[in-house]
Amino acid sequence: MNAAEMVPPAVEGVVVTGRIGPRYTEILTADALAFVAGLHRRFDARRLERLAARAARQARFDAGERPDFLPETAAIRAGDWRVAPAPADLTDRRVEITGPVDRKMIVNALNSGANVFMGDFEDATCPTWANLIDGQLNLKDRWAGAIDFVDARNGKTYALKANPAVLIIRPRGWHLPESHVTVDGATLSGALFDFGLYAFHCAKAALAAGSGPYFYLPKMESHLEARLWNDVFAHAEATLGLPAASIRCTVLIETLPAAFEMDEILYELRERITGLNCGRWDYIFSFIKTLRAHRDCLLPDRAKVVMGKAFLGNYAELLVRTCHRRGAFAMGGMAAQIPIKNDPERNAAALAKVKADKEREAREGHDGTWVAHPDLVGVAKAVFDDKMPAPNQLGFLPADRVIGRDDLLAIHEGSRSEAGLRENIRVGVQYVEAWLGGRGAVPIYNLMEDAATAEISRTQIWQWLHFGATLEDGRTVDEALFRTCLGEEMERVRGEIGAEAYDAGRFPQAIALFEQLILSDRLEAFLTLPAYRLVA
Ligand SMILES: CC(=O)SCCNC(=O)CCNC(=O)[C@H](O)C(C)(C)COP(=O)(O)OP(=O)(O)OC[C@H]1O[C@@H](n2cnc3c(N)ncnc32)[C@H](O)[C@@H]1OP(=O)(O)O
Ligand SMILES: O=CC(=O)O
Ligand SMILES: [Mg+2]
Repeated sequence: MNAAEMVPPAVEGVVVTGRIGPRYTEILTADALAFVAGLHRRFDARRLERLAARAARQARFDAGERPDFLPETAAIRAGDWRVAPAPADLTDRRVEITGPVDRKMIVNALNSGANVFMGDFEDATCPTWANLIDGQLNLKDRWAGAIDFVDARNGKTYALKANPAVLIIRPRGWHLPESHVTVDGATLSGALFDFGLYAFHCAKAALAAGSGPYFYLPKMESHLEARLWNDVFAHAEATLGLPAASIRCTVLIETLPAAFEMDEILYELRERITGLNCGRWDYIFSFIKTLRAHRDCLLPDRAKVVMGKAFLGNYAELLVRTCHRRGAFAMGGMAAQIPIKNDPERNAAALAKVKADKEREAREGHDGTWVAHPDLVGVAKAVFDDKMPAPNQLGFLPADRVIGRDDLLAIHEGSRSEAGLRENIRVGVQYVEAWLGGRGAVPIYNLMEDAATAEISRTQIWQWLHFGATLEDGRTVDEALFRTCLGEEMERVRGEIGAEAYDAGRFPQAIALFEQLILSDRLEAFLTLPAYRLVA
């Protein structure tokens, strides 16, 4: 790389502070930065307004109010309208694999036999500058037909096969900043950065290849946030010279407030949306967070908060009915189990759990599902092939049971155990440690852990401690118990992963952050916000 290539181009008002690595200026071109700056200038004030609205609504929940359907949008819920039909390559989405946007993952996922690959800048990615820009380069290379490579570490060749999975990109949520770029002195939004660069570099190539610029939209809390995305998409289409409504999206319903606005979210995005997805892990996290001031909403052990029951079962049923009534896909979510190497018996048990989860989803009327690993594609596909002979089950409407506010707030039954507390500590700290090291998706105790699952561990301990929850052995969760367990569990982790790996990691920093998040009087909105300050 020559000296000129090490410097991002000058664009008025734009300052890039991230290190410029090899090929980064292929992504950070003057025109791309100007486009992203234009998104910021036009939309960032509205984004900040929406974040302030989240905080204001949360203050009302903290004062005792409970989430409910909005009276002012009753006509939209009652009205007779449908979303635009899905593009041809998204009419059969029975298996979607997800994963971070590193080069190997992308090739493996596109070749996995899944219908769709969701390339993730969100839950599965720690947004270090290098992860983001390398990810954008990999995606650009995918559409340029230049993603094949040889892994220098082991000489293994990675090459895209025929009929790869359809690519959908998940940008970060509205709340995360991109601290390496400022526009007119203000920090850029992570969502606009991820979306803007992918749309700028890849939208036309994706359309030319017979697909399109497709997005999964995470962590929204209201239909007004969906309206903002819709306006961003319309502006991007006009500015980049794309056909109107050629940007298509799927929205994750993974916050409790959004579950009360599913119709409204579909309506706001009706020209572009193809479906909603049950993002179960963030949904559990959001349930705890939204109802953090409500003592009667204490949850049992994380392992007992399962799909098909209580608030999770009711929300999935409402999502299927809402989607199918509007001609939108109702996508299932991710089972946490991943293949277990070198232990056929435990591996078979893990795969059986994934299969049971997919059977439940197919039975409930979902049009497809998510898997975390290529070896799970066949498991999920076999279930949906068996139970869903047509490309989707848009024609299926669940029994006409009214699902009201109390159903969406129904608490899972079960006890709270010290083992559950200790497991949350071990998983939470190990995840934060991995994240600080730049990894957003990690296998921990043979389960897939990412930002959403780790948030459950974090907020659950905070909730139990905050309310002085009683464990099944009669003990109360308090600071002393938490500290004792934290110390002992970190010793256990040290033993499990070995002193050398432990000492080479960032455990002191991870423990300090985790402890601070748990012991804080105020529940931090996202653990990735303070954690980002440690990696940025
Ligand atoms: C709550 C939510 O938001 S869910 C969505 C976000 N989360 C995710 O996307 C998690 C996706 N899954 C993963 O990242 C990974 O499967 C992990 C981290 C859980 C486990 O990864 P690993 O430890 O590397 O798994 P493992 O060693 O079994 O991998 C075997 C091979 O499969 C590949 N692989 C594993 N998962 C994936 C994936 N999701 N996509 C593509 N390839 C994958 C590995 O790269 C490896 O390839 P190789 O043989 O060419 O070296
Ligand atoms: O993004 C998915 C989730 O479950 O969270
Ligand atoms: Mg999520």
